[in-house]
Amino acid sequence: MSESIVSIQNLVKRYSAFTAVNGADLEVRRGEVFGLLGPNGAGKTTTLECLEGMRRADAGHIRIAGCDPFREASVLRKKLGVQLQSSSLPEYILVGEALELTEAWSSGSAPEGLIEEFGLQDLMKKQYRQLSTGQKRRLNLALALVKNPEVVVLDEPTAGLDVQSRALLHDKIRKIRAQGVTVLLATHDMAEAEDLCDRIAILLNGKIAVCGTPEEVTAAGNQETRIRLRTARGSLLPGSDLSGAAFVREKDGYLEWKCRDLVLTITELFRQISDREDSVDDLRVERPSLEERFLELVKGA
Ligand SMILES: Nc1ncnc2c1ncn2[C@@H]1O[C@H](COP(=O)(O)OP(=O)(O)OP(=O)(O)O)[C@@H](O)[C@H]1O
Repeated sequence: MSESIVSIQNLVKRYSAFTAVNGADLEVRRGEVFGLLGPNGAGKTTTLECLEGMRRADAGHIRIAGCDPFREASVLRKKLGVQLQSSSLPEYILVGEALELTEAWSSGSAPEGLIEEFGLQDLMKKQYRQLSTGQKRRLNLALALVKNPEVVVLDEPTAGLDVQSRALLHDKIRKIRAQGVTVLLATHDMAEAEDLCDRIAILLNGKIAVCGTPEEVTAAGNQETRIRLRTARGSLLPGSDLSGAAFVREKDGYLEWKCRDLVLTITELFRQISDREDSVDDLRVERPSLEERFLELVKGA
């Protein structure tokens, strides 16, 4: 198992009398894409802002890339790339100027090919306000990478993007990971978390409710796998009992069951079909989704 590059222990952050983060614990491993999920107001942005050194925690212990984000802010600045939820770039700044300014702040020059990689070469003379949402996101991600960071923190990097721009940004994030950079992102997009993230954590009411790979988090829920099956001769009857599976319905020529042990149920189904000298015409299996698990957790919180 690789070492932790981000470690949060018992983080507490209050806004006056309101406790936004209430004892969160989190470990992010070097080189992974880690997703922080949670309903609106769960405390994701606050947690990321404490990590970035933008807010001072009221209690708890944070280490990121070997630094205390508040006490060693200047050291951390060289190791951390940040894309905020709402970009704070001035409306009239040119793309080229934004890159130059970021280079100056980071006392270095952008990695070779960064501008081309993010398709910014034709936008250099455009004002920030003239960019589309997708172009703004690409620029902001590129700016976060100017200083060759060890860790990149992205707050909802693909919110509001169309499918193509989202896929493009996912591709960029995968490339960042392939270069050994750790990516920590907050997202509301369950498909993004499933496709892109090596591990995820779900934050509920200021605490981490679950953490693991998307598969582990999903599998730990109470949701069942759905099986839909059509046979050539229709020899199975609606309502047919199967060990460990509950019959759900008949629809469009398919019989549907819910089960927990997929292998057991499929084996039993195939045995019954073979006994009836019938054959499988079509079989569809729907595993529980992360979204279902998320909703289950939010409901129970
Ligand atoms: N500057 C602030 N002053 C007072 N309360 C705040 C401040 N920032 C956030 N909060 C409150 O803290 C809680 C957590 O907010 P935060 O933005 O961290 O949640 P989030 O999980 O990122 O939400 P979202 O998904 O909507 O972006 C919310 O109830 C919010 O209203």
